[in-house]
Amino acid sequence: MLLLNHPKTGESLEINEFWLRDHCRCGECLNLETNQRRYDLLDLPVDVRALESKYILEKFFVQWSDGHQSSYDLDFIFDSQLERVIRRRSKSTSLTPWNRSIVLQNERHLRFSLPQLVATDEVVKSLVASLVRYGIVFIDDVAPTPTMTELALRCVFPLMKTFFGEMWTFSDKQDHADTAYTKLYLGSHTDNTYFCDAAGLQALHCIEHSGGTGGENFFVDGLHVVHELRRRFPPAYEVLCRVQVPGEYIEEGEHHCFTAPIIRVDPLSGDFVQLRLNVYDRGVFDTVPQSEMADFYDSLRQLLQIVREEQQQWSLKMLPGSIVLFDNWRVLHGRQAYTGRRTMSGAYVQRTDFLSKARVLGIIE
Ligand SMILES: C[N+](C)(C)CCCC[C@H](N)C(=O)O
Ligand SMILES: O=C(O)CCC(=O)C(=O)O
Repeated sequence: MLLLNHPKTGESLEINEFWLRDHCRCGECLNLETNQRRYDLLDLPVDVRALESKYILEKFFVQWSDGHQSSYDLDFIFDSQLERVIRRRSKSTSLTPWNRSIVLQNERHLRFSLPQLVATDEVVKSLVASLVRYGIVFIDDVAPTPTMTELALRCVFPLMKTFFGEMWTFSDKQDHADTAYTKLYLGSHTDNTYFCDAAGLQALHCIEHSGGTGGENFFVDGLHVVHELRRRFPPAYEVLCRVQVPGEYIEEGEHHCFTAPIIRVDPLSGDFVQLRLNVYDRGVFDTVPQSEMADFYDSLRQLLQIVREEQQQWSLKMLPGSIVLFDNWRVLHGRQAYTGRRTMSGAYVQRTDFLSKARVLGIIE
């Protein structure tokens, strides 16, 4: 281990010498164009040691036992340590958990129009920032067609292709073996619990609803609900962060399964990462012994009861011309049963593409 003392802050740090050698930022070790390391880890001697080291202002210079010379920004070294990473991660993405009254107070921050979106990158950045903070935004003034829906979405994100399609349009026509392709009620849920990687975002645009009633959508902030569960029922929170729940989707030519906890938290910070909640698309629940079933179902019921609380639900009738775009890892969505002819168009966005865009725009780390 190598003891570092930051000349400016006075902070000290014990560093593993192999880690430090492996994080040399020079052009010989790191392809500065691709940000990839140029060497195989096995090329570095396991017993590499710092023979000499010195500070010059904010730089730290090392002469290594394998003959290599490195110079480091001291802030790079200190900022790359676990406790600082955790501290930054908890602070950096300032999220606003919401219930109905909170989201209605902030609705002005959630609405964007397609002409604005097309006109300036600043509006795109604001939309992505609101999507990170609140988990839901609207793009208004979009002609109610799949083509214009796609154009609007592609102004911000690439689309995720699944067996439903890249852009999809659905009604009560049974194009897929799923309740979404009916007129029936759908309780609050997140999509794709049966995919290894659930869509990061989901967009829905009601391009037509005629000759009938119902079909209102409702949205619930899973981040707020999970915080409430942890506050009100800590044992249930622990169970739902631990117990693996199988998701499953079966139709002709498709059979998707994925098993994971309903609540996923960051292993370092414990912060909320994802809510995988879909009581419909569940496979056979076979991941705990029968002796633990009662605890699990009690915990799941406690979560669902909070989800179903009136004050959590933001209910609105999606009208032609307005796209809702929400975080499918956080915000639950549902639909009232309906009559008449109702056609929805929309798309998914991969989680990694959502986060990459937010990172490139400097909204998250
Ligand atoms: C959105 N779209 C209509 C294409 C598909 C709906 C898939 C619904 C599925 N039960 C799930 O929750 O993932
Ligand atoms: O029809 C709707 O408005 C939503 C359908 C739905 O929940 C889904 O496709 O996951």
